Amino acid sequence: MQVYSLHPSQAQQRDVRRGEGRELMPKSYHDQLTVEKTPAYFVSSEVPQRVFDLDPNMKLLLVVRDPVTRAISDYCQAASKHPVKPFERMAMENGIQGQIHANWSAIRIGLYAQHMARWLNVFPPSQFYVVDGQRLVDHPAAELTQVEKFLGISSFIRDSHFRLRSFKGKFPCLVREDGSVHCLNERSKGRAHPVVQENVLHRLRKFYKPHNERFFNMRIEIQVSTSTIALDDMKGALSRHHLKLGRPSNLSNDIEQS
Ligand SMILES: Nc1ncnc2c1ncn2[C@@H]1O[C@H](COP(=O)(O)OS(=O)(=O)O)[C@@H](OP(=O)(O)O)[C@H]1O
Repeated sequence: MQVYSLHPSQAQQRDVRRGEGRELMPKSYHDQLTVEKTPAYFVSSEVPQRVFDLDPNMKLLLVVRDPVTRAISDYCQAASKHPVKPFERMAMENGIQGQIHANWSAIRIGLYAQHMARWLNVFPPSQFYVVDGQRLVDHPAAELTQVEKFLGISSFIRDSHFRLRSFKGKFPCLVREDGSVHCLNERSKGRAHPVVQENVLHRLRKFYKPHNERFFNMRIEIQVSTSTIALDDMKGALSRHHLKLGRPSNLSNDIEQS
């Protein structure tokens, strides 16, 4: 959102909350795009149909990262607001030997395939673009060039719009037209993650593996349908992927190989 505030094609953006409709969206000219960001929409069962009813031609962007890291990030956000038990105790029912606490929202949200399936029941795959969150951090301009193509807007974002690793030594900051540098919120982004016990990480990776594989296949369908990748290239990437890794093990690897 911050990056696209620079883009000449996009002047209107709004973080619209649940239940609000077209009349509450900001007005835009015919050559502008209106961008709305509500992460919670992805996992809300009634939202895909509601968005479709608002505009069946809506283009939808989804930013994903490794669901294990995502869960830890979510936990850090909760921990910044109120006291919480250690991550390991939240993630596992009845102690570390127990079952994964799949209903804990931090874990449930990372079941991307499950949520995506609901959206694909309503919207065709060609209306989605899945942004690789890690690539967005490592190569923001390259990733956003793909987003520009998907949105059908001019290619504007360049490497020079970013100062890499200048926020907490890990994340890019935005270089505005006047040369000023804008980083995301110091207090709510890039929090230090706790060191999580290796056996719990291992259990979580195993838990997500079939879901990641399912999501990976959905992603192929989406990318082929939006022509962001040719079918032959994707087949090539997949066979290299299987040769190297056996089968996809986690989302980061999946994305890296795709
Ligand atoms: N440029 C830049 N600067 C800072 N942070 C960045 C950036 N790009 C991606 N990230 C990652 O965004 C993660 C936080 O996203 P949120 O879940 O808070 O996003 S949202 O506002 O709720 O949509 C945040 O997760 P944590 O590292 O766990 O804080 C970052 O990994």
